[in-house]
Amino acid sequence: MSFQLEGVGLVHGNGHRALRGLSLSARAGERLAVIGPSGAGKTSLLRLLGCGLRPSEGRLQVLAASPWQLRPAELRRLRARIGSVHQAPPIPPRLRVVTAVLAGRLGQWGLGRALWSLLHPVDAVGAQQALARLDMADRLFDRCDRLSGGQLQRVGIARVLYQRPDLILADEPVSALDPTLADAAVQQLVQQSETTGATLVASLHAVELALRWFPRVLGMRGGELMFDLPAREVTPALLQALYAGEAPAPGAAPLPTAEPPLAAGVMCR
Ligand SMILES: Nc1ncnc2c1ncn2[C@@H]1O[C@H](COP(=O)(O)OP(=O)(O)OP(=O)(O)O)[C@@H](O)[C@H]1O
Repeated sequence: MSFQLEGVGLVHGNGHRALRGLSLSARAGERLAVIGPSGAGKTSLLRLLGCGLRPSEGRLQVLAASPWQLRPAELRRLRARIGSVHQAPPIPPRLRVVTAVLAGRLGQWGLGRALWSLLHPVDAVGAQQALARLDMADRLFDRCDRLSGGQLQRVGIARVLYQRPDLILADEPVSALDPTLADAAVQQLVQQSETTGATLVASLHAVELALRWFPRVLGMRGGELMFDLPAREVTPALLQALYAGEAPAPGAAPLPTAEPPLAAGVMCR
């Protein structure tokens, strides 16, 4: 089992409840897309799985561990097995691309090698190979603050490819990319999951990418799971209900119409 949640809820520090009653699990190597309107709780869920936030209630297991019962050193080791791709990668602006990619393995290296890699790239070839998969090999020694938002997103993806984690959590990883590049970048994440056996969980506003690349799709709304289904069973009616009352994101393709209305309750595989 890659992760398991039982009755998990999350209340943020300001008292806002972001998640309620989530129960789901994923086997190692599974690929799941998380879709749903803005504020549905997708990022909150990924942050829980990444052990960056502690559940307010319920039981959470990640990579066969209960993160919040671990000692600090064990928790650091667990986090080093998890790779996160952020919508806006938290990369210091003056950093060179090569260093940003190599940072993917900082948690796996000893302190000496990690510090040395910040000054002198210890594996520029490996970093370049990861960047090449995103058509970014020629930017290896550029400074990150000279990159566009989309190029920076691809550096963030290259970093997680280089890391080779057991669990990849991608939060809107291609939101700044054009449709062709977005498709190619998601394909690389999928390929990584297939070749390394990593579990892949990606939140996506682009529903068509979720349905094309992910065998399993979670629909979230208002902090709850509305459905957990194989992609082929996600109907236009389910999508209409999931996004009901939401203005489409700028440039987003309209949702398909037709189909009978949605039955109440969570729909699961
Ligand atoms: N750090 C925080 N403190 C307080 N409330 C938060 C925090 N982060 C998120 N929230 C709230 O929790 C709810 C879920 O937010 P979350 O970012 O998980 O949604 P999302 O589905 O990822 O949205 P989007 O698609 O817009 O990124 C929202 O109502 C949000 O305002």
